[in-house]
Amino acid sequence: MTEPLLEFRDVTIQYQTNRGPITAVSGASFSIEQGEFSGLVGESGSGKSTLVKSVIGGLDSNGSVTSGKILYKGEEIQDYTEAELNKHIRWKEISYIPQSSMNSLDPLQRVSEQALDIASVHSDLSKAEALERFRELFEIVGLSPDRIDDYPHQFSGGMQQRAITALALFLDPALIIADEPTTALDVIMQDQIFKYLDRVKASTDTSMLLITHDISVVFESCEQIAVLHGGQVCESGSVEDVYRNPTHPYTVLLQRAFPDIRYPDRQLEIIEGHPPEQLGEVTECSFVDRCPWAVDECHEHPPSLDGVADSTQSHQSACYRNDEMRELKGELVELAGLTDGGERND
Ligand SMILES: Nc1ncnc2c1ncn2[C@@H]1O[C@H](COP(=O)(O)OP(=O)(O)OP(=O)(O)O)[C@@H](O)[C@H]1O
Repeated sequence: MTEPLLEFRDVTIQYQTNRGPITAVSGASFSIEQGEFSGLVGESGSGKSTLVKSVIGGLDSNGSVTSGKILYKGEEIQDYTEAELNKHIRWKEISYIPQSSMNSLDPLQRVSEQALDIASVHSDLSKAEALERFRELFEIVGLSPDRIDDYPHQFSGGMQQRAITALALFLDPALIIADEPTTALDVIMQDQIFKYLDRVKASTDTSMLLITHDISVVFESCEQIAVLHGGQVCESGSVEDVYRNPTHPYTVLLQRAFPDIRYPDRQLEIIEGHPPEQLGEVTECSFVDRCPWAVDECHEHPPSLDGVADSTQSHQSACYRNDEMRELKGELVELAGLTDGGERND
């Protein structure tokens, strides 16, 4: 087996505050393979941004990786300095599209000038080569190559998002991390983004890590998924496995909180409560207070990620009741009038 492109191995990240340390990510493990699109899903406050910022050195100054390893192409990078990240990782290897990416273009510069700035600092491309490449990338993200000399304000929100993606692809990075790329956009624009992401996938061998609170976005556009709750990875695996057989209680409920093309009439579930803010060391399952199936054991120690029975090897879930989940889910399935396989009973 080839080594993963990016791997989080038992990573814990804390923020120091005057109330004590907040554990934003706790013992998180998952990996991203070369050429794959992966999705990291979780509600607000679950630690998604913290986890991805730890890769590119963007953590707030009171935050740090307190244990575990982050491996990029097999190399430990969790302790890289700013200078090392700039030299070895940013733009060339990993580019990051932040949550408020619409504001990340310089309003006073033509987008082509912004591309040339990146090229002059991080590559050996001549001006003509850089502009040619930028035109090609505009084409890939579905913008007219004639528009590379426009100013950001001449683009709509969705077009700016595409221009930023073209910049992120510019130096041919191995991985793009896109933080909530569709959140601020209407459904038509979201649909266009999925279409151009498909085109990026078909035209490049770049891997993508998509951060989102919307599990259906990941089911639609990724191959792998990791679900985060209260800083813990609850479930991970191929999208196919997790879509067909969600096994952690949070994933089961999260999937039912979003529309699903298979069950157009299904009533959407509401998951009561919020992910907890974890002050100090994490001593229990982060989902225990919201889980309909919690038992005493869930309070005693956070469960580890284990393989899901009758699934492929990569499918893992962190729940003490993994083995009973089929029967437990049956209660919900019956209520929704579905068979266990997901087809309708009637
Ligand atoms: N600088 C900070 N100092 C203290 N706590 C922080 C800091 N930044 C984030 N946190 C806390 O860490 C936890 C995880 O936050 P994070 O922003 O990573 O979650 P998220 O899933 O990305 O949420 P969102 O989708 O709202 O961005 C939360 O409890 C948050 O309050």
